Amino acid sequence: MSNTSSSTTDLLAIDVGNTRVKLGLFTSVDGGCVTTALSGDLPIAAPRLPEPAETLASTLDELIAGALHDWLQAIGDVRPRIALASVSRPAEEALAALLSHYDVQRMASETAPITLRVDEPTRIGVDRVMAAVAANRLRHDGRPAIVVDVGTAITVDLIATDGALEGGAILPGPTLAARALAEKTDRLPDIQFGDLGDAPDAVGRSTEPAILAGVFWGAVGAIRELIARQRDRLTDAPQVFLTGGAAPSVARLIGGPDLSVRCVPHLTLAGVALAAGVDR
Ligand SMILES: Nc1ncnc2c1ncn2[C@@H]1O[C@H](COP(=O)(O)OP(=O)(O)OP(=O)(O)O)[C@@H](O)[C@H]1O
Ligand SMILES: CC(C)(CO)[C@@H](O)C(=O)NCCC(=O)O
Ligand SMILES: [K+]
Repeated sequence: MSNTSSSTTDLLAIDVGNTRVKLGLFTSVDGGCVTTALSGDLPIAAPRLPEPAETLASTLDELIAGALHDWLQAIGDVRPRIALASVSRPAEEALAALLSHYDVQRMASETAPITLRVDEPTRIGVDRVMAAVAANRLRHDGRPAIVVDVGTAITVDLIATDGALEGGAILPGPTLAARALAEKTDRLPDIQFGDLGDAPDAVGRSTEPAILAGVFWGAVGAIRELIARQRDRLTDAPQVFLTGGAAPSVARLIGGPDLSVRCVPHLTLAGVALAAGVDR
C-alpha cells in the first residue's frame, strides 16, 4: 500500500454491508477531486467518478481487531472527515464507536442528492441509493440506467431518464444462496466462492460443482431476466453498471451487442463520496 499523506480536505467514505465493510480514501487537490490520469504524456479524458486513492474491504471483526487502526495509520491518518453509509445497524454502531474521535457524517437514503421515486424513501438501502448517485454521474444525459450490485444480496435497480431511482429487485447473493442450501438441507455442504475464477460448467458432476453451477448461473440468469424486464418498460436502451465482488465474472455474461454493461468496482463508495460533497 502506498503511503498517501492525507490533508484536511480528504474524505474517508465507508460502505458498511452485511458481510464486509468497504473503505475508500478520496483525496482532494486544490479543493477539487483528482480526476486526471496520465497516459504517456497525453492527458486522457478525466473519469467522471471520483476514484479512491486507497481502499480496504474487511469484515467488521477484522476491523475491530486492529485492521482499521493499522489501515488508518498506513494511509497517514490526520483525521479525514468521514462519510458512513450503512445497511447494518449493529455494524454501524460498532464502527461509529471505533471512530468516535472522528467527524463522522452518517448518510441517509432520504437526504441523498437523488430523487427517490419509491413508496418508502427511508427504507430503501442507503447502498442502493449511493450506487445510484454514482451511476447518475456515469450515465449519459437522457439515458436510463440499471445498477446491479452483487453483495450479500443482489440488487437490480432502475434509474429513470430524469435521474430518479425507481426501485428494483432484491435477491440472495451467491454466497448467501449457497449457505442457505447448506443450512436448510441435511446433505448439502457449504461451498466457497473465493477461488472461483472462470464461470463454472453448468453440468456439475458432483455435489459441490452442482451447487456452484446452480448458484452462479442462477444469479447470472436472474440478473439477465431482471434487466430484460426492467428494460421492457423503457423507451431508450439503459446503460448497465455492475458492482460488487462477483461483478467482473458476471459482467461479460450479461452484456451483449445491444446491451452496454460496465463494471465499476467502487461504485457505492464513489456515490458516498459524491453525496458527501467530495468534489464540491
Ligand atoms: N469471482 C466470483 N465469482 C462469483 N461470485 C463471486 C466471486 N467473487 C465474489 N463472489 C460473490 O459475490 C458476492 C459479493 O461479494 P462481495 O465480497 O462484494 O460482497 P460483500 O462485500 O461481502 O457484501 P456486502 O456488501 O453485502 O457486505 C458474494 O456472494 C461472493 O460469494
Ligand atoms: C438489500 C440490501 C441488503 C443490499 O445490501 C440493502 O440495501 C438493504 O438492507 N436494504 C433495505 C431494504 C430496501 O432496500 O428496500
Ligand atoms: K434482517
